[in-house]
Amino acid sequence: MPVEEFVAGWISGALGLVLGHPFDTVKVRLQTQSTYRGIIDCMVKTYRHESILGFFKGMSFPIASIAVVNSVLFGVYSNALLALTATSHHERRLQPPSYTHVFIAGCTGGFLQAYCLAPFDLIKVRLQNQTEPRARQGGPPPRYRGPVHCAASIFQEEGPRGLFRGAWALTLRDTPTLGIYFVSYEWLCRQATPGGQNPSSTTVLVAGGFAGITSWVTATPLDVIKSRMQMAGLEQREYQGLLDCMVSSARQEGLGVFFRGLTINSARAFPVNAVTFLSYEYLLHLWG
Ligand SMILES: CN(C)C(=N)NCCC[C@H](N)C(=O)O
Repeated sequence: MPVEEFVAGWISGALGLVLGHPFDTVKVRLQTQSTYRGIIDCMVKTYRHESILGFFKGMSFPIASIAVVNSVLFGVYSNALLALTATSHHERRLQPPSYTHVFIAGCTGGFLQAYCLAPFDLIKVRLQNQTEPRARQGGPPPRYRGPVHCAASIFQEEGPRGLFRGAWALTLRDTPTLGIYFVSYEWLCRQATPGGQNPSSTTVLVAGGFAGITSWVTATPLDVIKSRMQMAGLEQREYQGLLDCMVSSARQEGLGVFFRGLTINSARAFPVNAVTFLSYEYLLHLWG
């Protein structure tokens, strides 16, 4: 099994993550808290209340963990394509796989990464939702002191299953949308590249950026539900399950609730995925 795709996926995921984390914090807060009037209001309040550090809450943990998840995604995707088409990453420019194969391999990668991602994403979302400034003296301490404390508290309070809160919504979010992600990337690269040649860096950047936007636009409704289920029982009510969360959110806040965070998700998706794909392709080319 070729392993370089896993390593390239890890490094490219880490680079994309640092770039996108401030956007991600604003998105998570908009989706789960109703105190903000919009993106700018959330950014201003976060900055005033918590300084620039507020935007980077919960980032150290994803660097080590979500980058590993990106490695699972790209590694499984590439190895699934190898199993389906018997072509390695380097052979795929001369013998391009069908879009059906790309979609199936993307869904397989998305499905497997969702289960690795679930506990890490839960901890990230819980930490991002803590609005207490770090250095405040005398105020109430935040519920979680850091990622390890957060994981340990969830484990103690809810058992191992608690760490998989929202995992079902995450799997439903990621399985089809990662198929869409890789199909969009491949399609855009092929449109802009003469047959048999490698796409230029500009093509990879633009195709990666748009693949990120397309997949996140389709992922946003389940992203909202996932974030709410991960926060349920803390600041908001418990839900009976995924369907209950969808129905009660729509009843209380209208259908627009499913598009909360769409603008910030798309603004974040372009640079993050442009950098992720560019570094991934570059590393595989370097090691090829
Ligand atoms: C729509 N979804 C779930 C995705 N496109 N996932 C792939 C993640 C890529 C990058 N780390 C990011 O966070 O955008």
